[in-house]
Amino acid sequence: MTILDRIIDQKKTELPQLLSTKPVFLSIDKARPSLYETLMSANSLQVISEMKRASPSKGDIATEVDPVEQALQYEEAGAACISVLTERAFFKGSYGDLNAVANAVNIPVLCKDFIIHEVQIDYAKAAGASVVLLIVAALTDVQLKSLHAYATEKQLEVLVEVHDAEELKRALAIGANIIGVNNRNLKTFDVSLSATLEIAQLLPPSPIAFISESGISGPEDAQFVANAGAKGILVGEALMRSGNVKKSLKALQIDITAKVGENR
Ligand SMILES: O=P(O)(O)OC[C@@H](O)[C@@H](O)c1c[nH]c2ccccc12
Repeated sequence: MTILDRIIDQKKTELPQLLSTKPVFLSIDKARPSLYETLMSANSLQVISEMKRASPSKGDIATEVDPVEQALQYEEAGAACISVLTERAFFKGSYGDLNAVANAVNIPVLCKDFIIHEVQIDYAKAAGASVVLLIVAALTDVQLKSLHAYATEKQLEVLVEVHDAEELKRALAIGANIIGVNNRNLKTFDVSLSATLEIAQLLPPSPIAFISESGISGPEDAQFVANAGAKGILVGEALMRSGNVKKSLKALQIDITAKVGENR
């Protein structure tokens, strides 16, 4: 059994609880910019910075961090979006973290979880998210299509995550417009930025906002994926562990004007 299978099994055990209670959050209604538009019009590599307390591959990263303080630093440094882990059992996240961050910032907020059911999208939206993640490796084609349609109908943007060529095909088949390649294989935990290179070469010449996720430890890695054609990066651990969050984040916002116009 892979770690992804274990996480999905855990999720299934949590669904009855979500289905039996209505999401109640105090959410400030905000018109946030579109993540897609931000990515497509950017002259610098856009950073989606993550609030990540722990992970199954790294254990505890920063369990005691105040999510609002962290998020405000991200926003001040010019992050394009804030990703908030809401998965509890393996990542120590919560919808409470998401809700607090969403109320504190005005930029797009991504609910980072393993979504397998519509009710999770309802919770993400109620807590204030403007973007949800759908992981191709965790879903059947039927699930992927219906969850994508459901989120879109709820006015949420969708980041569709792939890891290889086969998953990319499935993401393209449902018309995903924001595609992220996870450099970490969720079945083995192996991390390699070459996953970004591989997927970048297979992208069709349509206007897809392409981002590179995981294992980006600093400006050199950012430059590498920008050269491959990424418009944005999703960074967690490196920013959570940084002693100077703003400086670390700004160092990742490298110029990509040479790539603008190449349409990816
Ligand atoms: O901490 P990192 O290596 O910078 O990774 C961030 C983010 O990409 C990672 O947390 C992630 C990418 N896809 C996911 C899916 C579920 C949970 C977590 C993730």
